[in-house]
Amino acid sequence: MEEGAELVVEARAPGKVILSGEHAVVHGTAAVAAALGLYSTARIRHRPLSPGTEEFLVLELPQLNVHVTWSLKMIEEILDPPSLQYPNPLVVKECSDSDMTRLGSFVVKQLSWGAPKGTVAAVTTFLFLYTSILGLQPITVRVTSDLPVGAGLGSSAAYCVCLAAALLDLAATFDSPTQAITTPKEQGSQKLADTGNWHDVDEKNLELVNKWAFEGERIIHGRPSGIDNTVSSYGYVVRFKQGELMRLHSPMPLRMLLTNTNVGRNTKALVAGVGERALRHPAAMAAIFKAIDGIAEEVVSILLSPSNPGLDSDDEHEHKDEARSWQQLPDECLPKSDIASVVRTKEEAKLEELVEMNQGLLQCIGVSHVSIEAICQITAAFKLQSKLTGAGGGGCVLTLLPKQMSSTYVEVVKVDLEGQGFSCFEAAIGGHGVQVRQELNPDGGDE
Ligand SMILES: Nc1ncnc2c1ncn2[C@@H]1O[C@H](COP(=O)(O)OP(=O)(O)OP(=O)(O)O)[C@@H](O)[C@H]1O
Ligand SMILES: C[C@@](O)(CCO)CC(=O)[O-]
Ligand SMILES: [Mg+2]
Repeated sequence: MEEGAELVVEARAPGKVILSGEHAVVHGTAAVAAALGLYSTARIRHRPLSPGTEEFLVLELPQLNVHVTWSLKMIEEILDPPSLQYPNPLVVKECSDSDMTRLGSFVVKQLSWGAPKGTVAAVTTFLFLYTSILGLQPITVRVTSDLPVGAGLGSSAAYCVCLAAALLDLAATFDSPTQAITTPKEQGSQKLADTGNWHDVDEKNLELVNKWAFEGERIIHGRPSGIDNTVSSYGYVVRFKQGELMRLHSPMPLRMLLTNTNVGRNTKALVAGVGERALRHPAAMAAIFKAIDGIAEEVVSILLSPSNPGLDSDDEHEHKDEARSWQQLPDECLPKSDIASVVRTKEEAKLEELVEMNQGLLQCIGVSHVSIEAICQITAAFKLQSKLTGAGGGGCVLTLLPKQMSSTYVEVVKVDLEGQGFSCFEAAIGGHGVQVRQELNPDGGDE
């Protein structure tokens, strides 16, 4: 690397929706999840300083209001773990209980008094990944996200995946400038200001990113199944069971509306609560987990079913005309029953029924919430099925939308939901996983 030049590495990782199987998956059953077209991005700037100059680590997490600067000397003195001298990005290690306590108490002292637990966990996770993968290097790290934090869309996994990928990419570049974790021929000094230039991470390194991210998730979550970091790393639609990933190349396009209850919750507490209920009622809870497993496996077979018909072009035409004629009518003339009678394919109807059953079982295990139930009721009036997605307890709810349903109809449903104070959005489902890009600023890249 040229002297004085600044290297900028960025990695972005998607959030996710769980179609079926959350919570039960922690207890070993199957679940189905898809990547969401909303990303968390870690941006790392590294500029080697001249010898004798004091070096710093800067961490910026604007969504949590974290802006901290540490001198590397201070980190070395206070933390003093051997891994600081010998970081090994290729050997994934757990954050031991003693490391967790040591890092956690350092972080609590560094943050302003009374910082929320989520902030302590995010900074602790960062320090663990940074010291283990990179060791003491003077860098400035900033993580931003399109995802709502703590709302069931996998923000914690996307945070861990983008950090792990960016740190690994930088570590590989230090090791050998042509060995970054994307394919070497794709590397170059592209300008990050462009909207593009993102490169997929190659298969071998995806596994490494995913494993480090899982260790990060363990700090934030306590007992993650690994589904969230896996779908954020690999992207697309996946079936996940007991740590095993199966990529689903489904011919069935998934369409859904996401609604944020705007009720805050935390995955760690919800997962722990389900674990405690399972200890109190082992037989009943095992039966519920088994039922959820059956639902998830049926979702998989529907998604993979070759009989999944696409919309044929005549149907689409008819449907657009219908939508246009509705657009000319005032809202109060749109009877719910007309929206309810939108045609479903056989597969869509089955999926809807499974969503309804899954939500009922999630309520049984204690992770629903009045706000979630309210959304389910509002959408049921349009004969649309909804379920919580992610850890529940608040957060986001997904509503399946039949392919034949016009956007005008979707707007009508949104009006009812938003009228009750919820926030709705549609996002691309089943897109790519983690991606990386680099830029070298020869002039030092002052920002
Ligand atoms: N952009 C971010 N910046 C800093 N920390 C983040 C960011 N996104 C997530 N986190 C960390 O993840 C925590 C939220 O994780 P949590 O697992 O509770 O919710 P989630 O991942 O959004 O939902 P789910 O696990 O149900 O999909 C935050 O409190 C914080 O510690
Ligand atoms: C609730 C949970 O099943 C999904 C959270 O998105 C937890 C996990 O699988 O790690
Ligand atoms: Mg999470």
